[in-house]
Amino acid sequence: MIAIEGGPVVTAAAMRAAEQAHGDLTGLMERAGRGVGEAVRRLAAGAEVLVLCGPGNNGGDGYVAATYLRDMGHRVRVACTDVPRSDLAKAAAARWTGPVEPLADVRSAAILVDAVFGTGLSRPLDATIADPLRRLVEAASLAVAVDLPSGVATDSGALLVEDAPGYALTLALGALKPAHVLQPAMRTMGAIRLVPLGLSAHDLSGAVAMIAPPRLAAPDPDSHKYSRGMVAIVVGQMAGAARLSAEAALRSGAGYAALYGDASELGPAAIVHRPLADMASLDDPRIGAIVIGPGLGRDEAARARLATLIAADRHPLVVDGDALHLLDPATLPDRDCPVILTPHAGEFKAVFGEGSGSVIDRARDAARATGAVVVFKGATTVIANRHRAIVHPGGNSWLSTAGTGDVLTGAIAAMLAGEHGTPIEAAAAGVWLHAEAGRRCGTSFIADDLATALTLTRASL
Ligand SMILES: NC(=O)C1=CN([C@@H]2O[C@H](COP(=O)(O)OP(=O)(O)OC[C@H]3O[C@@H](n4cnc5c(N)ncnc54)[C@H](O)[C@@H]3O)[C@@H](O)[C@H]2O)[C@@H](O)CC1
Ligand SMILES: [K+]
Repeated sequence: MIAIEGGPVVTAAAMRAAEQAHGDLTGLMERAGRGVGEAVRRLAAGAEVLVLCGPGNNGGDGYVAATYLRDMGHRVRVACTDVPRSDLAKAAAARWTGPVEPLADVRSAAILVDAVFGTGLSRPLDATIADPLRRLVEAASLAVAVDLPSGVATDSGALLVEDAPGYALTLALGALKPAHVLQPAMRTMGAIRLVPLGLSAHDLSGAVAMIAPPRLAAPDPDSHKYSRGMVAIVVGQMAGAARLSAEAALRSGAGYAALYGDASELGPAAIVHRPLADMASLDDPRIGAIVIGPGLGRDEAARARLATLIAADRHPLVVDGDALHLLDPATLPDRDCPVILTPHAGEFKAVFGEGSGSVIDRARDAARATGAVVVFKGATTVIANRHRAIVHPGGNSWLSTAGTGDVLTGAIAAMLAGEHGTPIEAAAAGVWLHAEAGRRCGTSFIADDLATALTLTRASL
């Protein structure tokens, strides 16, 4: 059984390879179609089902599901966009002995099952398919997509159809694909459930996985403030941003957070204020992670500070915000101490250019080029190192408010300084804490609330 949390996210090609390694393709289609049939039967509660079948194996799954529903005594009709073209689909269609209606003028049904295209969709949908499909999905009271809504690109999550209709449920077959975790595809899918196919975890274990809640140990009985992790934050032009990072670090579990530079004494008294005469002030071996970027500014002094920290290579670094605009990525690959970069889309572009592929591909390319852990923030956040990536889809959209990125930086720095796993695990733990705090805050909260919520979020683990 493959769990969604922590489970693999598998490209179309890797999925095909796993299916080939399994060997029994007919058995896989049987399981897929039956799994869809069982789920639909439970939800349909006796209402009529219309299954739309395409020419490939996604359509094959549809014929198997329709046959199962009919055998269970359910009212079910089948329509097709094309004749079955793959051998598996032909065999599955041959077992469906009822009529097959042409798509163009088929009557809608309360329950619509879309088995037109899955991972084999290779080009934008023609209007002769897209228009009736949209009409039938919108007319249904419950629309279920088999593997993927027909019209989403499996590996990029792009939409290959205009005005893509919304489904209530998407049944991912065997494993999640990138489109299940990427926008804009994800917003058309409704709830996403996994239908296990019995593919081996080994064959599916690719390099990309869904995020899972971190396992964070409580402090040892003999721990002290430095052993829990000391986070140092370089203060620049906007001290409020640095203060948010410091508070978030403490509330995520760091034992000590110090602001280095000219910050007003406002904010929690637990935050320590230190002068930053020169960068030698940061030569403290007790520091577990240094944050540079939130509110830093982009002047030459800021640029010099960043360059000095990178060249010194004495502490793990979290580089965010303005510092990303000042960063020369060519200075990163030879460092010994870990570096975590936390760009949003604009900052990512400033450091790495446009890149190509999905946000997963772009984050992984950036991590490979720099050796850093790259936390590419967005509707889906991707955390990547040279070898693998972890995705966090669907954070609370109310997180789109000023200062929440500074909070994330602090949470990640706390995990890094507290040595909660490898750097990519620490970064993922920070992303998870931040998103969960956002979920708990509900609506129209401010970044200060988010930082505060980290205490109870950490307590929930
Ligand atoms: N291969 C296997 O062993 C299994 C595959 N499974 C199913 O198979 C699906 C993948 O099957 P396929 O690789 O056959 O791919 P699809 O069934 O997704 O589609 C491929 C077919 O659609 C055509 N096509 C692609 N884009 C089109 C467009 N825009 N307009 C018109 N025609 C278009 C192709 O020429 C091909 O005939 C998965 O999503 C899943 O549903 C499951 O049955 C599990 C087992
Ligand atoms: K489909």
